[in-house]
Amino acid sequence: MTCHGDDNKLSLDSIRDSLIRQEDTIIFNLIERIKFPTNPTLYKQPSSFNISGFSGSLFQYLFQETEALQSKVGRYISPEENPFFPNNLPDSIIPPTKCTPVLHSAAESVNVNEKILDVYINQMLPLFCTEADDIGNLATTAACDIQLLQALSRRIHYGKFVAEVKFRDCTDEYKQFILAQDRDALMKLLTFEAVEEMVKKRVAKKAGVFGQEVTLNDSAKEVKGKVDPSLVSRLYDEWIMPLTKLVEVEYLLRRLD
Ligand SMILES: C=C(O[C@@H]1C=C(C(=O)O)C=C[C@H]1O)C(=O)O
Repeated sequence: MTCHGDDNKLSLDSIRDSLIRQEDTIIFNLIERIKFPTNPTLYKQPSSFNISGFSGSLFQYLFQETEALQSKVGRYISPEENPFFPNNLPDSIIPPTKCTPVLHSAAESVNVNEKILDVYINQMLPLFCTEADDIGNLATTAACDIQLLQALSRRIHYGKFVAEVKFRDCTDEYKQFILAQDRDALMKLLTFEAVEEMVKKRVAKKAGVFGQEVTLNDSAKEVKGKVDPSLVSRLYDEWIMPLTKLVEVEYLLRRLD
C-alpha cells in the first residue's frame, strides 16, 4: 500500500484520479469474468460438493481461504482493503506500515462487502453472464469473481477517503449534519451529480475501447465488443456509485466518535 503522502497532499482531485484509474481494473476484471457463464453451482448453499467441515457454498469456501492466505501476507493492513469475511482472519506475518493514518479510527467499522456480494451474485452476474453451468471451470470462474469483487470493494470503500477529504475541506457544514445524524442531508451535501455523469460516460467509453477485438486485418468488419458499454455505465449508476456514497455517509456518521 502506498502511503497517502503527508496529509497536505490528500486532495479530492488526487482521490478522484485514483477512482478513475480503478475504473480500468474493474472493467478489465469484468471482461475476464464474463468469459464464463453464471455458474450457479458455485454459489449454491450448501454446496453439492463435499467440503469437509464447511457448510457454505463452494465459492464461499474458495473466497474465505483466499482471504485467509492474503491476510497472512498483509493485504488487510492497508486501509484501502476490506475483507468480505472479516471474522477469524489470521494475523499478518508482515509488520504494519509506518504510514500516518489518514482515516479516522472508526473507518475500520465501515464495511459494506455483504451488500456488495449480494448485489454481485443476485443482480450483476445474471445481468452480464449467460445463465449456465460450466463445471469444468468452477475454480477459474471463482478466481475471476474474487479479483472483480476485490476491485469493486476497493473502489466502493474508497468512499472513506473521499468522505475524509470532504470533511476536512468543509468541516463545519458536515459537522452540523453529523451531530444531527441527518443521513439525507449528508447524502445531499456529498453528492456531485456532474461528477457522476462524467463517470458514467467515461466508463461506457472505456468499456467500448477495452472490449474491442484487435485484429491485424484492417479490412475486418466491426465485431461486437466483449462487454456492453451501457451495462457498465448502469453498473456504476445503480450499484457502484450509490454504494460508494453509502460508505461516505457511514464514515461521516462515525467521524466525530
Ligand atoms: C466519490 C465522490 O462522491 C460521490 C460519488 C461519486 C462516485 O461514486 O463516483 C461521484 C461523485 C459524488 O456524487 C466524489 O465526489 O468524487
